Amino acid sequence: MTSYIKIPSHLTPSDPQGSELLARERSKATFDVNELTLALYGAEELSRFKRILKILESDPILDKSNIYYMGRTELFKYALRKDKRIIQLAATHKWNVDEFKIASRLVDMSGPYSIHQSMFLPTILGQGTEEQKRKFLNPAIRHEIIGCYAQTELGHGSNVQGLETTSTYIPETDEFEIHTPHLTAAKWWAGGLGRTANHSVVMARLITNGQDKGPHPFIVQIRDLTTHEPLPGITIGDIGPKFGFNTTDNGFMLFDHVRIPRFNMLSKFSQVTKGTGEYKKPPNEKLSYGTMVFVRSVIIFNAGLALARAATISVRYSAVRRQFVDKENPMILPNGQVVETAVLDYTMQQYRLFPVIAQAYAIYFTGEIITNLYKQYIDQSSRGDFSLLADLHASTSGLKSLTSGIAVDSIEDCRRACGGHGYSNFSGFTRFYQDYLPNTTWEGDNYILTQQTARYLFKTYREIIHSKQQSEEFSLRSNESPTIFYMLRYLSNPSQKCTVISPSDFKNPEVQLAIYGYRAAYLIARAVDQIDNHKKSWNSMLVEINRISRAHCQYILVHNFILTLQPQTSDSMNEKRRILHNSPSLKTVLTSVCNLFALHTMEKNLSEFLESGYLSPKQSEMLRVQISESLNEIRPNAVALVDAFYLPDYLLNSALGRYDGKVYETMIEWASKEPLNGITLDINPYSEKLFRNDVKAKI
Ligand SMILES: CCCCCCCC/C=C\CCCCCCCCCCCCCCCC(=O)SCCNC(=O)CCNC(=O)[C@H](O)C(C)(C)COP(=O)(O)OP(=O)(O)OC[C@H]1O[C@@H](n2cnc3c(N)ncnc32)[C@H](O)[C@@H]1OP(=O)(O)O
Ligand SMILES: Cc1cc2nc3c(=O)[nH]c(=O)nc-3n(C[C@H](O)[C@H](O)[C@H](O)COP(=O)(O)OP(=O)(O)OC[C@H]3O[C@@H](n4cnc5c(N)ncnc54)[C@H](O)[C@@H]3O)c2cc1C
Repeated sequence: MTSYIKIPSHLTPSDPQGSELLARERSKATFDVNELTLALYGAEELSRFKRILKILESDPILDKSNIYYMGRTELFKYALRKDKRIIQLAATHKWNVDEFKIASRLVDMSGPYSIHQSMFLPTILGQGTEEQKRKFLNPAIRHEIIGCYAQTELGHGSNVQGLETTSTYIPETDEFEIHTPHLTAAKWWAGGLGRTANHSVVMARLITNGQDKGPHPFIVQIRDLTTHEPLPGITIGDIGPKFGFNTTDNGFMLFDHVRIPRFNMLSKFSQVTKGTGEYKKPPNEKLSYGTMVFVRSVIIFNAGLALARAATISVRYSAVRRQFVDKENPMILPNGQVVETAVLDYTMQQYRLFPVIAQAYAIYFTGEIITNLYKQYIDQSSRGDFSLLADLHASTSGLKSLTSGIAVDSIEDCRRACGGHGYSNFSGFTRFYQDYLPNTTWEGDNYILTQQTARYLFKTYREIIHSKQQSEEFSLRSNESPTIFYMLRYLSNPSQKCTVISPSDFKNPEVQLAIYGYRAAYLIARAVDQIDNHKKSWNSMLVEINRISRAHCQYILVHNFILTLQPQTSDSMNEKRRILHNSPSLKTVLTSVCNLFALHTMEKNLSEFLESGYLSPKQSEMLRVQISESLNEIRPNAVALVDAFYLPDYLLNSALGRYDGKVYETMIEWASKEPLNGITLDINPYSEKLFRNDVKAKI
């Protein structure tokens, strides 16, 4: 890349150098970083990751050094080029889907093919018949056709039942007619639709024999495969600039009585019979919403990685960045020189950043568990058993909402913790934050989704009460699902109290689970009473409902973290868990991280724990003492804990979060490449000219 300013090469940062500071941090770690990385990813995935990283890093088309200086059109072209390049590399190196996903994660830029890969393919895979997969899935996997997922409309997104686009069965020709009846029915937002896709999954109301059967998915070819022009009756465009995600062409689309063959209705679960138009119902009404459940599970996993990335940048930078001398505890170099204190040593900075490390680990472990649950559901549903769906939908809805909300807040907290440099694009936070932001809205707005979780919890609670009234069939059994277990424990004695008598009692996982479980059950019991006995409307309860979903999902995150650290029977333990359980030093450090997650989250929601009366004000004081203790425990391991995530510089693209700590050298080098530095301005206010000449001589 071109430099427009020559930086004197003899200047270096004042001592100690960033690399030295990070090396000192790394030497303080009480555990083996490589071992923790292996425990997170496993040897096989890690070696694939390294192999793919090497290929991407050395590929000139996937070079990221220019992207911070690009405008939207340039960025979009870059994104299209890199999307094509990944596909070419996948073919050359014979990557499978998992390897393709690793490459996409590392390149880290949504592009015109992103929704093709994340929603178009999974929808055909999940909802198409074998014949439909042969016709659409195979060419789509080869990227011979490019698809998008057009569900949301200008007037409706959250309320899927309220979609207006129609798909009417025409028995005479055995076709469906797709139509946009109003402006509000215009398809809006679909990623890849604006300029790229030639096919689309269109969610439209199925009308047959005059009856409206609600939204169903249809495959519609939308552009000519040769000219790339929209097909007759279809109007398409890009929806314009956005807060972020500008590397993807989100689009709008209008249909004017467009005909498609009956074959194009995705028919794995529900069908329309040729000629008679008879409708065959799916085994579960919500199977056509399946892609959303899948993507929500991916969003949960991705939230853990987003947090790991934010923590990596801010923790490494805080170890390099120094301000003031802490006179009571000065930083002294081996040569006796007193230097300014690394900002990571200020307790306020620790209180802001270490909980983010803890959130990253907590959500990573739950992400793995949810991914496995999703796989289990797919396995069972392929045999016609959909019994896991309700539970999976409830947990993915609430966890998607909670984890993406945590991630968005914490990315911004980490950015601010980097002070002024956090505001520069070179921090690696700006595009990262902007592109992450829609995770709180897409795939279900985070507030709306919590209603799905709370409704499921109310149902479960009512079932328990009902069964308890019928018989004593439900007794407190530790092998119950965690949800039923905490509800039963609460019901066994609703006026129980927390047993903590000293700060360190808060480190007991049983105590933590009892506190979280009581708070969730108390809120559920109170809301069910309000709805059932005091006839409170659903709308009047929405704030409480949101609280309940959050309380339940926080319980699940804490429960899963504790479970991950508990010894399991060796045959059920996979390779990654075995590494963890065979290493006392890993268990010790992750136990501190788990405690911090549980206790810091408790403190942030303290009013709910106090109002139930389970926790006393005195105990809440002890909680704060213990949090401070946990921060101290984590301090020597902070850098090592983020290093263990193994997020390479190629991914971070951050001057502040570099592995080698060369923050200042990189900041000035990247600034020298700002194209604004290369134009010669005419600053005479009376001159008509803006620029003297185009570009200064290149250095
Ligand atoms: C070899 C190389 C080749 C390589 C090829 C490539 C390989 C691929 C590579 C990678 C692929 C993988 C990549 C990973 C992907 C990364 C993902 C991250 C990026 C994602 C980008 C996403 C972009 C965004 C896209 C979108 O936003 S699409 C639009 C999404 N829209 C929504 O989410 C709408 C939200 N609204 C709703 O879901 C619903 O309307 C509602 C709010 C749930 C309410 O629904 P409704 O009114 O219908 O129902 P209710 O009356 O509330 O409930 C009735 C009962 O139904 C139950 N219910 C509801 N929903 C569901 C559901 N989804 N599932 C199951 N059950 C459901 C509900 O619980 C009620 O039950 P009941 O028992 O109480 O009656
Ligand atoms: C970058 C981006 C990419 C997208 N990509 C796609 C795509 O590829 N395909 C696609 O189909 N869609 C896509 N979407 C659309 C996305 O899925 C929707 O925007 C999302 O589901 C939210 O729906 P909405 O916009 O209708 O919000 P609204 O429902 O209108 O929400 C507005 C406000 O009203 C509140 N609200 C609404 N209903 C209720 C209620 N019942 N109770 C309480 N509060 C309520 C919400 O909480 C929110 O605060 C994308 C969106 C974005 C931002």
